[in-house]
Amino acid sequence: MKQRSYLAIEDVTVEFPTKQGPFCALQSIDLSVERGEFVALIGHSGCGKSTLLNVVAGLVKPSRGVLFLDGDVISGPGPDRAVVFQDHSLLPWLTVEENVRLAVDKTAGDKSKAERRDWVLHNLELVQMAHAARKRPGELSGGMKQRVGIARAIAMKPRILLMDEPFGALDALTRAALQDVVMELQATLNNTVLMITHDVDEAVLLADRVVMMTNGPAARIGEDHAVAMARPRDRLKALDMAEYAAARHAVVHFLHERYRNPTVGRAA
Ligand SMILES: Nc1ncnc2c1ncn2[C@@H]1O[C@H](COP(=O)(O)OP(=O)(O)OP(=O)(O)O)[C@@H](O)[C@H]1O
Repeated sequence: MKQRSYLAIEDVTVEFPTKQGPFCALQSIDLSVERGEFVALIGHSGCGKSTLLNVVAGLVKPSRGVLFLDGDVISGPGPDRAVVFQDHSLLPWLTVEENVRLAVDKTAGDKSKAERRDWVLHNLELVQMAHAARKRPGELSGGMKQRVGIARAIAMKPRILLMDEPFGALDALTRAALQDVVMELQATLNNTVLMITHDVDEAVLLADRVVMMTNGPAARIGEDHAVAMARPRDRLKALDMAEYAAARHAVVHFLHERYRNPTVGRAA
């Protein structure tokens, strides 16, 4: 019998009820992610990336199909699937430390108060934010808030880390710094990650595989490209690597030739 993958998305279809009748967002999606694999999901706006991520998060129920995580059926949200959103969603009245602590309290089991505090600070150190533990979100830059959002997610020791355009609102340089943080975390923790991005370079630099979605409605997985670049990766060295160019070419070709942006050329 075939061994099921760590994350197995099997024949998932999502239809949303609308006034005009059911709207099919995703059609028969099959996707497997192995433990420790980093998968980037890319596709034009509105194709269904967030819907797919939300199905894995348990926030959207599939109309058809089933999902397994480490052998367990996904039937609703749970702390084993931490989500990092584009909007950091930190509670503004709590300090950085308290924000992360809130997530740790949900998952820490029988850890003592001191152990929880150490764990929170350890995770803030991993994203280089321990120095700001006492600050409130209002005192932080956008990039710093996203770092805290990532610390909060990994502090839960999720079975899978789900990231929905985590750096979409950041300027290019901050974004690059955050990508480096994610690569460092991956080298240490080897998380299983499913990340949505619109950025081809980000997808290729960070991911083991870039999964490309067709335009909706009834979006499907169009192509699945393995990025054959060794780790650790360096953004400057990557630019000269044939594997980087090949992966980039495959994704750009898919997005701009095979599945052009459906909104381009449409009357306003
Ligand atoms: N609750 C809902 N009810 C009806 N339609 C929905 C609902 N949620 C999403 N959709 C539709 O499903 C399609 C996919 O939406 P989704 O947000 O998953 O796309 P996306 O690829 O993440 O877009 P973007 O890149 O712009 O964030 C869109 O056409 C959207 O309008």
